[in-house]
Amino acid sequence: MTFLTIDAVSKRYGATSALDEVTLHIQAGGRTAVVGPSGSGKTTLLRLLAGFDTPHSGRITMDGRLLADGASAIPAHQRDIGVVMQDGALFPHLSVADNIAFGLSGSTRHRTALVHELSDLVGLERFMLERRPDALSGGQQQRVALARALARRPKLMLLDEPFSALDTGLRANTRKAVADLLQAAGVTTVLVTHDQAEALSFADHVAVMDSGRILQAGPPRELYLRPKSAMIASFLGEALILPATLSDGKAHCLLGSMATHAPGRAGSADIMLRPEQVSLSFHGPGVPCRITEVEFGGATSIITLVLAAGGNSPIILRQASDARMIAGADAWIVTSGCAHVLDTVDERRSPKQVDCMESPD
Ligand SMILES: Nc1ncnc2c1ncn2[C@@H]1O[C@H](COP(=O)(O)OP(=O)(O)OP(=O)(O)O)[C@@H](O)[C@H]1O
Repeated sequence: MTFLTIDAVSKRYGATSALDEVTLHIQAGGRTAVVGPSGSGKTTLLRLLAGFDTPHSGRITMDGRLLADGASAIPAHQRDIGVVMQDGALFPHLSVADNIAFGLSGSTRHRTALVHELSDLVGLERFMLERRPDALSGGQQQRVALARALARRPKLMLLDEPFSALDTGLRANTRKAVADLLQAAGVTTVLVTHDQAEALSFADHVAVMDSGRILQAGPPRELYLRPKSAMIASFLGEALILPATLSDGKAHCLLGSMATHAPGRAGSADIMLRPEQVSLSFHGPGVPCRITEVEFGGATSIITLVLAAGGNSPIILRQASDARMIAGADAWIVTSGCAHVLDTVDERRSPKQVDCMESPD
């Protein structure tokens, strides 16, 4: 069931079109991640949902209630929406307990009981409740911000890069704890993040934005395996993108012929392989090549290869490190699975693709 409908919403700041006819349907109880490069409009979308700003045109409806119809909008405090921003935005002069209970009505006993329930829920130790926010770690502050937002029993939770201040280990733990918590509470959630791995693991629905538009939205696995364009492919992870000729349900490219899921297509197209579909063998069979460069990176290394057949650009792959990976060694490229045929030939190459791509020169 659709809980939140964003319908052709546009927002301009002067000459900048921050959102351009954005349409998105969010399911009740679902977790949606909005990803995209810096300046693509993610925070603007969240701000319009929260009611911190109004659209120039378009409608936002939540649970059958019209929140915004162009510039006519319900104020933020009447929306039943919880917001956790990047920095947590806690009140520095209040204790953790008072931060969580801020603005809540009811008796002191009732408020204390609620603060205890919520601090248990987000994994904050009781002794921390009397501290000021600056005496907590970044991860603990995020948990306070989340408890404060949950205290109002929001129908919708908006998270704007809430884990970005945390280091890698704490980030993964907090993300998992928050995802479990929101699921248990049945709160529909929208997460904005730069981090594609975070989006793919946190959400059950991912929307990729660029230049104020939603380029593609769908379940994480579908977006990862079936991106429409090279930009989306490389934004959601490493990708080997190659030019190919399509015929008879196969893609013919410099790594040989591979089956595709697009049997009806013919002619020239870009195809995409994910790194898990490409491996290096030191004894064949496969496509013969020579290693020209190895950049050791611990568990994985970045390998530059030229095909023995010659005539083609080098290929750069990330592979699990192996002592046999040395410049000058002969190897064979082995591919598996189907090649994914991209809808568009995208000229733009994201820097991310450098990890696993056909070299531009
Ligand atoms: N208050 C504002 N005044 C003028 N321009 C703005 C304002 N807020 C956002 N913009 C512009 O709108 C566009 C979208 O900005 P937004 O903050 O939504 O992007 P974002 O995807 O959240 O970026 P980031 O990932 O860097 O936070 C950008 O070009 C930005 O410069």
